[in-house]
Amino acid sequence: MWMSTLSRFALPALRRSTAAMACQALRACRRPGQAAGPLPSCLSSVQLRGQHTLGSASVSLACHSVRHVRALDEDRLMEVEWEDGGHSLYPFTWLRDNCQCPLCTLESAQARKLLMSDLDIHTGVDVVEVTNDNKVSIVWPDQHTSVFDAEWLKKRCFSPAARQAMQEELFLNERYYWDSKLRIPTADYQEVLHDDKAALAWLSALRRVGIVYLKGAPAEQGQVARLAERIGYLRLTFYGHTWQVQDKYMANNVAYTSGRLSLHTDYPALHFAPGVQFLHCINQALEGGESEVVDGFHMAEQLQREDPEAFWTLTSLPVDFTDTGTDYCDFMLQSKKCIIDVDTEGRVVRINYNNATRESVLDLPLHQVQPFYRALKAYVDIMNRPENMVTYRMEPGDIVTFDNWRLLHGRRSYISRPDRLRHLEGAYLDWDEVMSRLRILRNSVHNDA
Ligand SMILES: C[N+](C)(C)CCCC(=O)O
Ligand SMILES: O=C(O)CCC(=O)C(=O)O
Ligand SMILES: [Fe+2]
Ligand SMILES: [Zn+2]
Repeated sequence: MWMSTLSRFALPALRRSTAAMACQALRACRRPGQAAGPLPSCLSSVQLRGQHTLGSASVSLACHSVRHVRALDEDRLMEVEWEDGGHSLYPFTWLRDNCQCPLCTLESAQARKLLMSDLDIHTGVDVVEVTNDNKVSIVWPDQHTSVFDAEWLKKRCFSPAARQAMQEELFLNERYYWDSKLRIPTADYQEVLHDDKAALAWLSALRRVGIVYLKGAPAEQGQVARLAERIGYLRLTFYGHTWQVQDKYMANNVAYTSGRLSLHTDYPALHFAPGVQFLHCINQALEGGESEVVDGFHMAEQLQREDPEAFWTLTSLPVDFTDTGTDYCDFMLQSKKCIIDVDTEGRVVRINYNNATRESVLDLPLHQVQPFYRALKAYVDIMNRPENMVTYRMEPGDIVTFDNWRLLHGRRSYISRPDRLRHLEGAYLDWDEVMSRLRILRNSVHNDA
């Protein structure tokens, strides 16, 4: 059995929601000086692997009251002492920049009105104090006054732990790395469409695991578009708003044949490749057509461990990709990217690899050509190990949703018969839109709870 319910992977979101609920309850009934209780042990962190692991730092049950504030004029910092004994430091410049008053902030847009040209980055303060309703008030030298909410300040504390917790809350970068033992998280298509909790569990698992299977869609076109509407809007490309994966005459892409597709990410020929992909099975072949997936981030981690030189090569040598043809309209794409993209801290953030669209123009000095092939082969060999790959067979009504920046996917060849046409409908989305819906669902589901 290769499927699994979503709940296993939704734990951290659950933990966060419980913390939010507990905080609300505390706010309602807590008397000054009363401490917040510990996290229930049943909500302890699930085992996660990978470099983005942050443990449970993002959750704190305490509601934060200010005990004392003072200005450290020498360092131009405001120090907040919290009721629980902790301390936070805030630069004067940052506080002035983020004044929440209606002169400095357009409340209806929650956007800054204050202009950079009007910000004195060397400002001092006249008075800092705690107000009766537990806010922090600052009077600036020009007598402008800013009032900051305690909870708002606490979330924006500059300590490494608080910053990390805030970044995790905003971007959910904690990943669960997997291999062939993965049971793909699975949800019901109709539930995801109609129930916010189910949609939240779907998108949380999509972010964390990189792949979620949906079952129970009608076996007719239009479902990936409906699913995209659940989030926001889909990503138009040269292959159309949605696209039909079928064995086509004079195919403009290798995907549109009955041949084998080796493990790839879609569309490296675009400099900004689609972040998320949906594939809906409308008709499956009688024979063949099975799907294969691997966790590209996990594979990159293995490559880095086993063959650091190959990892270095794939993260530093840009490769050309190309795609030419006609579909939605005529196109002639060229791109350059590293097969493995890392961020400034060296963490793997994107895989760009489709062997079909890798350019024959190889813009490398002669002496780097063979090392490049050796490195690529090493990465592909790791991906193709049976212990790393998950294989499944889509049936009509199944939709697979996956992280196209992280997973590599492939398809076994199939027997094409005119009376039994294999047909998948696909669509792309971008992570910004998916993350936007995920944050909104998290807020609404947790506020209802
Ligand atoms: C499936 N299709 C044709 C939209 C894209 C295939 C991926 C690629 O060419 O990189
Ligand atoms: O046919 C399949 O199962 C997958 C197709 C695919 O990977 C693609 O269209 O890019
Ligand atoms: Fe693909
Ligand atoms: Zn102001």
